[in-house]
Amino acid sequence: MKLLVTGGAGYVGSVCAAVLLDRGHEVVVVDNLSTGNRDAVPAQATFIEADIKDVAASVLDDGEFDGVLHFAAQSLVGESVVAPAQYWSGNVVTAIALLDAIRASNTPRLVFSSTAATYGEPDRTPITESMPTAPTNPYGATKLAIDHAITSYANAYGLAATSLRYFNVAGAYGDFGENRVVETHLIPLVLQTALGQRAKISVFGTDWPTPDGTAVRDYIHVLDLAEAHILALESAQPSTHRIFNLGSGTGFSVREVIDACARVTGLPIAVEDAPRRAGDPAVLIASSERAIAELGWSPVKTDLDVIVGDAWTYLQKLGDRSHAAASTV
Ligand SMILES: NC(=O)c1ccc[n+]([C@@H]2O[C@H](COP(=O)([O-])OP(=O)(O)OC[C@H]3O[C@@H](n4cnc5c(N)ncnc54)[C@H](O)[C@@H]3O)[C@@H](O)[C@H]2O)c1
Ligand SMILES: O=c1ccn([C@@H]2O[C@H](COP(=O)(O)OP(=O)(O)O[C@H]3O[C@H](CO)[C@H](O)[C@H](O)[C@H]3O)[C@@H](O)[C@H]2O)c(=O)[nH]1
Repeated sequence: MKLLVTGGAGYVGSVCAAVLLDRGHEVVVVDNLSTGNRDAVPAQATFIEADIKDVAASVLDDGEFDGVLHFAAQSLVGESVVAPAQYWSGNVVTAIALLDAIRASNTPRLVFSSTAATYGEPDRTPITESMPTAPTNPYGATKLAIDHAITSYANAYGLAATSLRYFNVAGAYGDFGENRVVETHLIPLVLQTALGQRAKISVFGTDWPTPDGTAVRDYIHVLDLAEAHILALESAQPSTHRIFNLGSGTGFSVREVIDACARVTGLPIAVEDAPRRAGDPAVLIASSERAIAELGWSPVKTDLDVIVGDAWTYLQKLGDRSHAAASTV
């Protein structure tokens, strides 16, 4: 297939672009490098440095694409609470421009990066797709709004669409992994602390209603996630919008993640307790039963030590190319 990958200079988009190329697909990446890195784009991909909102119509019109994978977004929960305008414009206005370009060019398939944050604070876990959506932060609200728009575009205009609601993505694939200029995600931050690139890791909240008082998340390996994108593309049906949760099905607390990082690296990690981060829910654990049943998805890298181990191997290989800049969010 000929595929447009938006956000392919970012973490998940670059891994998915690399896996798609490995499977023989043709990939065009559009990325404005707002959080991504030029050198993360796989060498065999065509790269266009631009805001997807500005170029979606011309790129799709020229290309006879078989599908779009839309990863490009602003995606930091804490930042979305203090700068929501940036999220409504950057995520929703951009996605509508892309949907209109997809419609105008009759591009048949779309896979969209949705998120666990669309569910907000669930009253039980694991979270299934039929549970209520009630985001606790603007980031999740913008992603939910885009999911609604996709449903109506699929129903009215024939699009074969899939929203994949990722839980917490982690791990790496060869030369592709997490290397953000401003890093806020737990696993890379803890590993950078082990490497001595940061003085300590802050635990955001020790009074959550969880067994050890720290927040619980479901970590999914980025390679298992890439497989789900390929399955979604291959099985897409016109005029249908499918929604799938994707996680490993097990929750790990912040302290358990730090322990796994200490185990995998064999290095001491300085930890400090800190207040809760605005917009965070206490526990997010996925039920991926629908993806397993309907997509035939079968995650293999579900062990936390394997996920952390792959991230650790990648970070060590990065060496001087690592952007271990101070986190500000
Ligand atoms: N990482 C996670 O744990 C996680 C979990 C759930 C959902 N998601 C979603 O997956 C997607 C990818 O996340 P990520 O962690 O790889 O983020 P990332 O920040 O590493 O990558 C996003 C990429 O999109 C680019 N971009 C942003 N706005 C753009 C625009 N308007 N035009 C062109 N390029 C633009 C950025 O430069 C960056 O390269 C996002 O949509 C995110 O919301 C991520
Ligand atoms: O320095 C840190 C960083 C994070 N955390 C905690 O670790 C957990 C995971 O935090 P991340 O920032 O790694 O990930 P989030 O759960 O906030 O969000 C991620 O997963 C969400 C879905 O679950 C969204 O989709 C979002 O895009 C993606 O960043 C949270 O409880 C957070 O408070 C800390 O304690 N210290």
